[in-house]
Amino acid sequence: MAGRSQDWLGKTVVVTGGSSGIGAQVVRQFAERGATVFNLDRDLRHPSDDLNNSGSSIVQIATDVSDPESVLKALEHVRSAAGIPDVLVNAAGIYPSHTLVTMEDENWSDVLNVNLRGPFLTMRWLARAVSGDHAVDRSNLNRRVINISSGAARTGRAGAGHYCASKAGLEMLTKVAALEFADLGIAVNGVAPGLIATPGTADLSPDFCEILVQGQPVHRFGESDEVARATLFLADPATTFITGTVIDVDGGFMAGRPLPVA
Ligand SMILES: NC(=O)c1ccc[n+]([C@@H]2O[C@H](COP(=O)([O-])OP(=O)(O)OC[C@H]3O[C@@H](n4cnc5c(N)ncnc54)[C@H](O)[C@@H]3O)[C@@H](O)[C@H]2O)c1
Repeated sequence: MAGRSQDWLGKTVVVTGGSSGIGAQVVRQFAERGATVFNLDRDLRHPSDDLNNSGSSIVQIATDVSDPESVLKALEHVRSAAGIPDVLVNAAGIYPSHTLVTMEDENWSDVLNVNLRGPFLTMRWLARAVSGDHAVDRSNLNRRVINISSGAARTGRAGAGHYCASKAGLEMLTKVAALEFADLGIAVNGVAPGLIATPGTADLSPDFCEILVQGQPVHRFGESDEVARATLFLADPATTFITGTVIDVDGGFMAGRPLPVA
């Protein structure tokens, strides 16, 4: 895109779930800034068909993040094509609406496998790759992992039980990984969106969405690019002392429920 800086030229970024919604915006924003971006998604719609930037490239790899073999194959492909990635963004996620009573065992497993096991598999691969490469500079937080969490990690009123549990687990995994990976020069942080307009939320019930929108100080849906901007902030080479934290991008939802005007 004209006018964008090419700060990410020569850098390699992996985004899971980059074909749609928030992940697609993350792909787009890195690509516009010159990065080589690998989209690991089980559905390979092109995230940025209209992106016409000669300095950037987007590579698509069909991947099921819940499948260890699929993740390993995709990330080894990335390594052989472009080296160990500088940035890993875990955006792939599913959020079916079951209650604890209606959900079946496989619903629970599906959500936990995609939303929690997926980030574990990609983060473990990255840490092992860096550990095994003695040429890698580990003196600073040169590499970044950003996990796309959700306000549902910290409140039960923003999603189904399996979804809330998966995102709570992801935020804890983010903290543990931050502790373990600091010596590898990898910062691990999260971004927790509120209600964002994406293809993924298009099917949510309008009543549920209305309750959420009215329950936040900024009474509107957020946009994917607003979440992507926070993600790029956490990936920015200038943020050299931030790890183990989660930024809420939610119009104030987690700040509390606004009181009705008297
Ligand atoms: N949209 C919101 O309101 C919202 C709010 C909070 C958190 N989030 C989180 O943001 C992330 C993106 O959500 P979105 O609304 O953009 O969703 P979306 O449905 O628009 O996009 C999700 C992408 O993940 C991919 N995906 C799903 N399962 C996969 C798998 N097993 N392997 C590989 N790819 C897979 C899908 O193909 C899709 O391209 C999710 O982790 C979601 O939990 C979204």
